Amino acid sequence: MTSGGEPREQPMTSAVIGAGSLGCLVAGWLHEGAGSTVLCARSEVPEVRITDRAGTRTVAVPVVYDPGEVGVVDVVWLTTKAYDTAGAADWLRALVAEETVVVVVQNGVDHADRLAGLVPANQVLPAVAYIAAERVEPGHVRHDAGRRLLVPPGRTAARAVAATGDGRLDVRTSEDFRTEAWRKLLRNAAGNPICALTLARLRVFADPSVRAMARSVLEEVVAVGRAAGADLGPDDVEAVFAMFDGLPPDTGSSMLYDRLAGRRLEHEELTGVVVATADAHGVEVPVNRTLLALLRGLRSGEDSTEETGVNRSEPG
Ligand SMILES: NC(=O)C1=CN([C@@H]2O[C@H](COP(=O)(O)OP(=O)(O)OC[C@H]3O[C@@H](n4cnc5c(N)ncnc54)[C@H](OP(=O)(O)O)[C@@H]3O)[C@@H](O)[C@H]2O)C=CC1
Ligand SMILES: CC(C)(CO)C(=O)C(=O)O
Repeated sequence: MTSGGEPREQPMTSAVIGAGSLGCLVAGWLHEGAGSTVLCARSEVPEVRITDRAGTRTVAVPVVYDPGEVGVVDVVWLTTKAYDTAGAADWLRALVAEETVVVVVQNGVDHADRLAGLVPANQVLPAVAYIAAERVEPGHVRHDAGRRLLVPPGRTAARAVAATGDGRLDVRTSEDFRTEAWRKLLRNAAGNPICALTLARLRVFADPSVRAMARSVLEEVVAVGRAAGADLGPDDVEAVFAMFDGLPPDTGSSMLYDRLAGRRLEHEELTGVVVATADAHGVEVPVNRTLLALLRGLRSGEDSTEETGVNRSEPG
């Protein structure tokens, strides 16, 4: 392996941890655009398939299941849910050496904290994803929109960009990553809980009463983000609605997909962080607090399977 910026004969190598919605897509794009990519999975993936506007294609990216099967790579792309970060420790031990960059492709604002104790801080590159994708069966993802990851600038970012090859995974830098992370959290604070609780796709935001409630959610998050140092304002609220209105109407949210599949929800890392940050700064967030309570209640609900046909989430 060579360090960033040096001429090298070998292409850069990547490993993607997590064969879910984003993981299959990112691994597929890296394999197609750069080669030298492996997908690290914990559940069986018969093959990686991507459906987009052009149709469905199979991508022959190698899939591995055992950290003992992999060696050190140049760039790791961590695409587990935020709450599964620690569970990826064995993969990280096998894949990461001194020069490896770990790109944390997860929602939320505390990416670096999640990797504390697992990877040296100077090798962690937080990323917010402007990508919408849904796993429709194991290894098979539907790509609805977006290709962009935003990361803070620096040497680790340069290595991540270099590893994308032809750039079909579009990694760009932002000088104000704190603001970018909160800007993305703004979308998630509305899109994820409201879709998960209503079992509806993003088109639910066309309903005037839902939209009015979402506006309150967003205005609260703007106030919290500003208290936490993010440069957010009223335009950011309008930008969220513009984004939701512009996505294909069948697009959902990752939390909706988790509820539909009976998986644990990521609300503590999203709405939970909004409420905790609000409390730390003395900002009132009654609507976000209500959504958080409902999401917590959902996970302990006994009747959801019978009443909605949706599996119960895991306990814990
Ligand atoms: N989906 C989307 O459109 C977007 C998602 N995001 C964010 O990106 C992150 C990933 O989301 P998404 O791709 O939707 O999540 P998924 O649940 O679809 O995928 C997560 C994957 O991680 C795997 N995983 C968990 N632990 C391990 C482990 N120890 N070893 C190997 N694999 C593991 C899971 O395995 P298993 O298959 O066994 O469950 C699953 O395949 C989240 O933070 C989400 O909020 C951000 C923007 C958009
Ligand atoms: C913005 C949104 C809701 C789009 O898919 C997302 O980031 C997610 O699904 O987690």
